[in-house]
Amino acid sequence: MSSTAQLLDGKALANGLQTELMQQVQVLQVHMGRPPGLAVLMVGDNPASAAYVRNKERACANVGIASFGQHFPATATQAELEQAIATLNRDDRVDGILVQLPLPDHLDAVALLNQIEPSKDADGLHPVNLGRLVRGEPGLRSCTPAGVMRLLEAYKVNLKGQQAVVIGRSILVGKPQALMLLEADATVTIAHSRTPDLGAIARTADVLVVAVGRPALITAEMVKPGAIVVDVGMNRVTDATGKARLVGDVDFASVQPIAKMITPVPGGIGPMTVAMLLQNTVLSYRER
Ligand SMILES: Nc1nc2c(c(=O)[nH]1)N[C@@H](CN(C=O)c1ccc(C(=O)N[C@@H](CCC(=O)O)C(=O)O)cc1)CN2
Repeated sequence: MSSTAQLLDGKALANGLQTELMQQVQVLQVHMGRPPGLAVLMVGDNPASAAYVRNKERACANVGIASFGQHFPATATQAELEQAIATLNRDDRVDGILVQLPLPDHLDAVALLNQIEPSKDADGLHPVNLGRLVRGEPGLRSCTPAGVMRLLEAYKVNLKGQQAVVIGRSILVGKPQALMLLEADATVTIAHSRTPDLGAIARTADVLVVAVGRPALITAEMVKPGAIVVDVGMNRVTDATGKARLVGDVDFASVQPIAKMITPVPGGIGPMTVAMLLQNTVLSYRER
């Protein structure tokens, strides 16, 4: 008998979360006298980043969050961006600030992230918020890994005692993801591009989270039958017919028949990232 994995529908869940946030914002702003505010700083004209920023601004508008976006030319200096962040840190209309990544090479992204006031750190990437995650304390959580956790929770995936493997070690996803899975009582292994025999490690996973940025990195023989597979990758490829399309890091066609659950790309973790960003902004707004 052949079976196929259940799809973890991030798009549907994210839409529902946006509706809930919109209702909360409608009530809260009566008391607060202003809507929540989010400032997205974008540098340069990377088309994918520009699309993600537009997507975030559209989502803010849907929920009733005011956008204070700023778009800088690719030649912007570190000092100009530091000045913009300092101004936003002081602006009482702004509850969340984020710097869209990646930045042009001449800019020091870490220094900019460090400068964001931790209570306005909508991306959860400031050392104070990452430190709170390490210590298991409440704080603003990084959006993509928080989105993964929220999606698994919605599908009632019990992580307690499960073997989780995270492939990828970025500050944006891999490292906070591993900590969040640990917080949920999973036994966590982190692997990455330099890990010998990635397949052998991936095959130990009951829950496999892949965040590397390489199309079809994970194929069926690297996945334990019955595993839950979360694909965080987002790669634009051109198919045999010359058409551009978005794919993850998992070879969906070969893995779906053997997994228990799997996220699609698009429609999986991407929309959850945006939903968590909105949630963080509303959380900062409540707390400020
Ligand atoms: N400061 C940040 N920079 C970046 C982050 C981040 O969380 N913070 N993550 C990514 C990009 N990103 C958000 O910024 C992001 C990427 C993709 C999606 C999304 O919804 N994708 C859709 C498909 C969209 C399409 O067709 O192109 C999907 O997966 O269904 C949301 C957010 C890097 N930079």
